[in-house]
Amino acid sequence: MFLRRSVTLAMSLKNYSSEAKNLVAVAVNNQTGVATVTLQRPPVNSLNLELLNELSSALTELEEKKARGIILKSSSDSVFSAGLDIHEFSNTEEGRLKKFWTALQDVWIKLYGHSAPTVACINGHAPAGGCLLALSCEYRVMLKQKTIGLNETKLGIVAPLWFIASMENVIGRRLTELSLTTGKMYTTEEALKIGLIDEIAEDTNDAVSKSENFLKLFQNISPFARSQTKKFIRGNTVQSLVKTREADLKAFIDDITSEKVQKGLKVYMESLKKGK
Ligand SMILES: CCCCC/C=C\C/C=C\C/C=C/C(=O)SCCNC(=O)CCNC(=O)[C@H](O)C(C)(C)COP(=O)(O)OP(=O)(O)OC[C@H]1O[C@@H](n2cnc3c(N)ncnc32)[C@H](O)[C@@H]1OP(=O)(O)O
Repeated sequence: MFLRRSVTLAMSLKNYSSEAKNLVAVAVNNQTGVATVTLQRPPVNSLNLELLNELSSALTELEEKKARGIILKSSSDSVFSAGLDIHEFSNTEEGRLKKFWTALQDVWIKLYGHSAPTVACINGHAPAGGCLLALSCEYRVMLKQKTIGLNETKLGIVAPLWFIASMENVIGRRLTELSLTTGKMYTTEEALKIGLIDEIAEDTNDAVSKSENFLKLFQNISPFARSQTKKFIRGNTVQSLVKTREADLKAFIDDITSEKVQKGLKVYMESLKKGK
């Protein structure tokens, strides 16, 4: 039985970050074992090192505690996540850049390969890294009138192979190529048409309820059989990054610290501010 009452377990009270902030909240329903993981870094949930570290720790803990399902959502009804925090890119101090990219790799490996069934409750816009988080889940419910996509080329940057694989595994190679090369952001309605999302929701409550309904499909399925099947299907994709992490990190550092990319990012950030 899925009860609406959510019980906040000890782990949800934990402050995962070294900052005195909770950027990720975890609430586990003790009737169902389903965890709701809420990103809460206003205004746009951009993914900085601290948020990624918290998310990574939360995913590890939910793996260890054998969560029966994970719903990933935003605390805002406007933006699911604006993707990677562009300020992390302009801080070209190599130590932090390395930690930042390594934390992103960790989050993706843990989320993409999580034993629990995962749903992205996309209750807001989801560009770039926000779209990556959504694509890493097994099912996507999205609010109407929002946008989603891997728009990296619009910033003058190249989406890494594992970003591309995450999309390709959902919508296929042809559409992934078109989407990434043009940096296309899809509306919710367009995203449904191409299978980038699975369902449209009216509002966040509706999205959470649809996410819970998806997880109910697994009530009578053996968790072992389910997670092993997921592992067989996703294992190669995960392993392709696990085996190349160092090279991927080097490619990121080389690319992002290049003068050309830095200039482009500056222009992009200014255009975001002017867009107001
Ligand atoms: C060759 C080998 C390959 C090697 C690999 C190399 C490189 C790849 C590296 C990385 C891949 C990159 C992934 C990313 O995720 S990059 C981030 C891309 N994100 C975006 O483009 C989103 C930009 N934001 C928006 O479109 C909008 O903000 C929004 C999300 C639609 C929300 O709109 P809204 O109107 O609600 O808010 P504002 O636009 O007013 O924004 C409020 C506030 O937030 C700031 N902000 C927005 N997005 C970001 C961000 N991603 N990072 C940091 N800050 C962000 C915005 O500037 C405003 O700030 P202000 O101070 O003006 O209030």
